Amino acid sequence: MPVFYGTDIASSLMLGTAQYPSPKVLADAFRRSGAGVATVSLRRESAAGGAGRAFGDLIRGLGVPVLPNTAGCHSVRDAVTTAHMAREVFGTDWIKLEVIGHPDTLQPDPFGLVEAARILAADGFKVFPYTTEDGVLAGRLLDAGCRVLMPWGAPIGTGRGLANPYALRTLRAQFPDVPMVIDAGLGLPSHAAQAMELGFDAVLLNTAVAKAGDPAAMAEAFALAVRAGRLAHGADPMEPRDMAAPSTPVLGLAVLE
Ligand SMILES: CC(=O)[C@@H](O)[C@H](O)COP(=O)(O)O
Repeated sequence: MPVFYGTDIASSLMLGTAQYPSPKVLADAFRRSGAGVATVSLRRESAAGGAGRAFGDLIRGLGVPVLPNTAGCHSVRDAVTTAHMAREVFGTDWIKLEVIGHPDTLQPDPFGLVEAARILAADGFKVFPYTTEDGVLAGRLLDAGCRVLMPWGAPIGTGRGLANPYALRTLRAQFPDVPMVIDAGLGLPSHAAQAMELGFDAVLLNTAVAKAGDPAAMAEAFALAVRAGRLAHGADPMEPRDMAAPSTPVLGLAVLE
């Protein structure tokens, strides 16, 4: 199971907490899937009035580590301020760092991300950066003090699965000892299984579960897929090949006359 900043995590499935039809459905999805981490947007938690407080209580009551995030932040300053507020509200120095670079693609801003990561790591935060599959950027984030990386599968909310498996495989091979979570863009359990088969440590998703017709059933389906992918990776899968190869032995065949 994954270990993030020295903390053992019970499951490789990490779930977001936004967009569910009701708080009960959210709690059911977590219970049924056994998800190991809950990520929560500080902006939602700090919503005015009792609703924000009740939501915070619900999240803390899930019984899993909380990973506050800076979703919706488009600048270094915004992300750093939000991280500081999250540390106070949730009493954790974990922060999923999002610095969004484009309003349509929700692509991470690589320059702002490294700058914010450096500031936050120097200030004692344990930073989980939402990044692309770029290996040079990954190196810069590690230099900045990140000890976990969260490369995207595809843009947030698209449900497209792994858009660039080749680059993700390369990134995994480049930093074999760094815990890595595929974050965002997963739409189906098979996408999560593929990520785990590639050797990633965990997946983080929100929309695919929250927007499913039956979120709790979909969360369980993702949990099963994550387990299958992890098992398959550990079982040393065969290499694909171009030429056909008979799977039935040709020696010792019975001769029928
Ligand atoms: C909840 C959260 O942190 C999102 O920003 C995350 O990246 C999930 O993305 P999907 O909704 O595409 O699963």
